[in-house]
Amino acid sequence: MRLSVDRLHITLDRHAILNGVDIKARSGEFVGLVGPNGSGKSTLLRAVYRSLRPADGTVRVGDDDIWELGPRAAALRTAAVLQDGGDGTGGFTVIETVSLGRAPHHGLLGRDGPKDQRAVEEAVDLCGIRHLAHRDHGSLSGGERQRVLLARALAQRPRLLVLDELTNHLDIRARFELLHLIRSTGTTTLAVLHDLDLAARFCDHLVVLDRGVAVAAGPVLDVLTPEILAGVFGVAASSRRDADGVVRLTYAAEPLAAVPSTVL
Ligand SMILES: Nc1ncnc2c1ncn2[C@@H]1O[C@H](COP(=O)(O)OP(=O)(O)OP(=O)(O)O)[C@@H](O)[C@H]1O
Repeated sequence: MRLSVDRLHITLDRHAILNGVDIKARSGEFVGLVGPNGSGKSTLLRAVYRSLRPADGTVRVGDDDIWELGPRAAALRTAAVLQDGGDGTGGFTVIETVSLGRAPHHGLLGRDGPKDQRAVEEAVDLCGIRHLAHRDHGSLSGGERQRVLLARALAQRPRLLVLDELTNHLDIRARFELLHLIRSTGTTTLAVLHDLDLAARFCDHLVVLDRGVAVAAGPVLDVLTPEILAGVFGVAASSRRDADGVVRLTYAAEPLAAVPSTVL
């Protein structure tokens, strides 16, 4: 289902954090949100998964403005996997944690039916965590926990998946596996990724955020230009599409002495 973020403004403690950001994702697209530390990526995601109400602007999933929906109706549309998974699922087994993804479908006091169990089992297998099913979620490694939280999000069967640095704790093979897996589900995805090589490899489109403003958006090669890489990220670098179809970046040995402010 398509995502449309329009003219999003967010103010925290009287500081403008986002200044009129637009993001579009067509149904099934994987859009990467990139930008330096503190540029507003996580704040933007919070508005999208209905955790932080924007001062102005709209977030639509399909035709629905998610800030006009109740929390449960919004959770039927959008699932989020957040940085470091610090969300208090210690004390639950892995299978119980994944089952929490079904809560929006039947309310917290409802019982899982066959459809819920099927969704949970499928997500467990898809994410390769069957062998962990009866472990305490809190006892898992960082990478294992991320897999479980992704399984919980997929069990939710969302129309939009929001990922905040999902790949933080993952080894290189697991990064590739999970990003391939997410793409294979065909779910519209908005993902914050710090690793520009991964972003270039897996995303249909990128949005570059710099100091709360979307300074570039579009296909990967149009966005990861030497000017943007220098002006926003402070590195001398270039990108190209290789014969195998993968976009790769090449960086100079040293970062630039100062980040030029030519982009804004
Ligand atoms: N409650 C708050 N009051 C004031 N400023 C805040 C508050 N919460 C966050 N900020 C600031 O908002 C800015 C954007 O933060 P955000 O976490 O969205 O950035 P980010 O792009 O996700 O960064 P990172 O890549 O480091 O995770 C930062 O400068 C942060 O310090």
